[in-house]
Amino acid sequence: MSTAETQTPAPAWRLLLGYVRPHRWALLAGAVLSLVTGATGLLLPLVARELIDDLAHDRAVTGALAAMSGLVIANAAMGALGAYVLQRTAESVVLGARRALSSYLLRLRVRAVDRSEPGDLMARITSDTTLLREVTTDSLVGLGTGGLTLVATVVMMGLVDPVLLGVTLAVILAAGTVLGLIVPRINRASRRAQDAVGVMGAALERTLGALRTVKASGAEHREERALHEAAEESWRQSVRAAKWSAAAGNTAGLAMQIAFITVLAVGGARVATGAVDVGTLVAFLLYVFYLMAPIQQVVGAITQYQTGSAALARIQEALRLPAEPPARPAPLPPAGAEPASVAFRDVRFRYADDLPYVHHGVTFTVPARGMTAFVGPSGAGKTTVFSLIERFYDPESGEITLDGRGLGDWELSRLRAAIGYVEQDAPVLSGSLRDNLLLGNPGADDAALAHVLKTTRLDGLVARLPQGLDTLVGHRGTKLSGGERQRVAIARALLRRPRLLLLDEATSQLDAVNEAALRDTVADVARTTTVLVVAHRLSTVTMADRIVVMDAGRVRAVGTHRELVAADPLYAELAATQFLAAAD
Ligand SMILES: Nc1ncnc2c1ncn2[C@@H]1O[C@H](COP(=O)(O)OP(=O)(O)OP(=O)(O)O)[C@@H](O)[C@H]1O
Repeated sequence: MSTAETQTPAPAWRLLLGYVRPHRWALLAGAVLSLVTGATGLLLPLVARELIDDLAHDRAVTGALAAMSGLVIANAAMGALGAYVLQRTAESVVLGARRALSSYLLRLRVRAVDRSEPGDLMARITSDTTLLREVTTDSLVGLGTGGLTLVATVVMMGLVDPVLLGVTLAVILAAGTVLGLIVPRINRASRRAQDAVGVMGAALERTLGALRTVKASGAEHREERALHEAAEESWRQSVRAAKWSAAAGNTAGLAMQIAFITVLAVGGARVATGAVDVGTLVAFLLYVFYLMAPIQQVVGAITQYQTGSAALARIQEALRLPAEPPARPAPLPPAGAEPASVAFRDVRFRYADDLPYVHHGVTFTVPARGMTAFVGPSGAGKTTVFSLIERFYDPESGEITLDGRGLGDWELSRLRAAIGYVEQDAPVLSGSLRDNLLLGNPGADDAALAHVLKTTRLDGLVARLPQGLDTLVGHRGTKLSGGERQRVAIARALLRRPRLLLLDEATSQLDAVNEAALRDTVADVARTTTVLVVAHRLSTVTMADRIVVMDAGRVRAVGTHRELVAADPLYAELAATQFLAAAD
């Protein structure tokens, strides 16, 4: 994924506003509460002036004291409520972003996932979205309330003494210039820190995804180094961002102290000349003191936004990856639905513009019903045929039809609802055996489940397991054997009552009994469904109704086993040397 140095802040803002819009009223309520809290605070200096005045003129101070106490209590109560409402809203913004992003990532085109690191995409959902919390409260609200309080305080200061206000503003302006130099550095460092978190996610995913291989290869130290390097890079960049944020915060703090001292000096002189009285100077100094909070808030908002916009840019990058259109899940075919026919016409395809063609004009026709085996040397493009039928990818030219209709004319979810797909490595997801079987058809009834378990010979396994179908299979089904995983994957596909079954046969051997059973099952299914098999076993090809021989991205022959052994030298060689024949 490209780095986002090219991102401009404006669209990041727009994205943030999109997430914030549904919560605008809550956010406004929180902001108003914060503002009122600030406003009650602003009244305090005036009451203080009254108090000093009352004391100076020997008047009773109970009224002023009561007013002060009331203001302080109201201030604290509203402050707490405002903080709660804002935090809650910020969490809702994070929730909205996580929902939107996770829905989007599930719709990503396979092509986009091929080019991304899943661990990095995960970091965008988990880590980057978290940063939106601070952006919402500290940046959006901070800028709004801090800015308004700042303006209100400045107005009050102007009313109290315009000359001292001029002095204060000059100091603030100088500090603002310095801040302008610091802020972009925070953004750059934050972006790199978040990227490093993404790199770490990717490295973790890679290592944990193949932990057995890593251990068996004695590669723990090398993997550890990669993880540590990513963690350290994130640390380095976060520390750099922290350094610049601290510098920004301290610049603002320093400016306020300079303003305080300058106002004290100029104000003292003005008191000495009689231009203002002591009460006015005290009130003004209190306002300078009060100015500190909104200024810190505004500076905090700006620096925080730098981190947030780096995260937003990363979220935005993920949202720009090509995705499939949103679609409602389509109903599965009814029981007894007609099997589907499939045809490829002169299909040319490559996985990316900079990669060689995998299909150089593939043409074949598969009628409805029956079993068609695809055979050919490794890398011939057999599995790619299945990926194209599932529309994981679209061909560059040529046409693929299902039931005579171009795949592009099918609603994607309807197309996939018609197909059962068993991948070669038969993925099993963590969860229970039942979850795995029902993944493609959660509504399947117990009778259908029992039937499929029997035909895939999983019933014996289920009976042996202490918790039966509710046994947890472990991450990626590690608690199952390779053969069991294959049978689970086939059972899962069959439960969908597919009109077209795509079976990418595993290259590993099943034991003879299970292989014979599966062969019978597939033969049985092929009587009512169209079955396409990427075949690696002699037993599969000999029972196929037709065999499509592929070589280097082209179909070189079509026929039955008997015909092809006689007519096609490549097939004859494959049959003699490559097919797994032990169980035949
Ligand atoms: N996602 C992908 N991105 C880029 N190239 C790919 C991708 N998947 C497959 N390829 C390439 O496409 C070519 C055909 O792959 P395919 O999986 O269709 O072959 P196959 O005939 O099924 O091989 P095998 O019998 O070994 O499974 C291979 O050269 C492979 O490297």
